[in-house]
Amino acid sequence: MTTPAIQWYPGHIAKAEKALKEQLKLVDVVLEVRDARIPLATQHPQVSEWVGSKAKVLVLNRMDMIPSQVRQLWENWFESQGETPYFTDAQHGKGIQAVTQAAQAAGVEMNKRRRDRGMLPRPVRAVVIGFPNVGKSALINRLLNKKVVESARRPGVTKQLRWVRISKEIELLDAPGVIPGKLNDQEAAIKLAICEDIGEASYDNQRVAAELVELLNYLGDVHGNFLPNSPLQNRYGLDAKECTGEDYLVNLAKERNQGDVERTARQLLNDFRKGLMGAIPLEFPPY
Ligand SMILES: Nc1nc2c(ncn2[C@@H]2O[C@H](COP(=O)(O)OP(=O)(O)OP(=O)(O)O)[C@@H](O)[C@H]2O)c(=O)[nH]1
Repeated sequence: MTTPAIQWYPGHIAKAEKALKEQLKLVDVVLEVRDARIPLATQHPQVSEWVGSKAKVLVLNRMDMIPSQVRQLWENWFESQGETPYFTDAQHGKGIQAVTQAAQAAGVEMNKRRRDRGMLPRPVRAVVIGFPNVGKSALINRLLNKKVVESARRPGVTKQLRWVRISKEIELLDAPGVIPGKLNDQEAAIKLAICEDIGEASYDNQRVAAELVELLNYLGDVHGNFLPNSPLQNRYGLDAKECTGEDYLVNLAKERNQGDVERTARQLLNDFRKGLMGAIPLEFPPY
């Protein structure tokens, strides 16, 4: 049997899950952040169970990294599933106000229920949750309109707990809840690794980069009208068509890095993650 491309550390998963559940106990509304390039792979199957009957605001961040037509496809699809996605670019502060308003609306509902039970109104308490590195801290900073929460390219940088006021109506836990990785879905795990939304897991750059090449070929064939034309050819001057991901890496390594495939794999992944190949969604709504 071949080893899976992504391996998670079970200890870290148990710890992250426990911390997340503790945070969820404290709040009325959950802002669930996903990566707009992979809205399905950044959905954890147990989150709806953990969130329970609390209000949820679904945020698809990194909207700048997908074309606007694809955003529209997702909007339609989520609406058809009875959910409203809020698209944000937390790096540049786009789409933030709509998220605040949605959280505020959840607070209105909560206070109505409190009044019905003879209780005084209070600010709605919220937490931002999501997979590592999807942009939770960047979103919190934008919601607060200042830079107090550390935001970094490295996954797993956010630690302790504090409440902060976003407005008269909303209090936010300033430490985002990190959703632990999934154990059993390698296809989703590879997309998480490609987008670096993965945290405490180990993976092999060469395998992940090879998968990215094959995924780009596949997406070009099936959804070519939504993607930049031949992104690999454009970036590296080397065509990836008719070639396995591994062969492509080997050929590219020969041309650019004296045959160093590992270095080439890392460069390719970094270029994709920085958006240097263009706005490329890795998932499309299921039909
Ligand atoms: N292009 C783009 N980059 C973003 C966006 N939001 C966040 N980033 C970048 O993504 C990286 C990760 O963002 P963070 O806010 O640290 O992510 P996080 O989810 O808090 O990460 P952890 O603390 O590791 O769980 C940073 O380099 C951000 O600048 C966005 O909307 N668009």
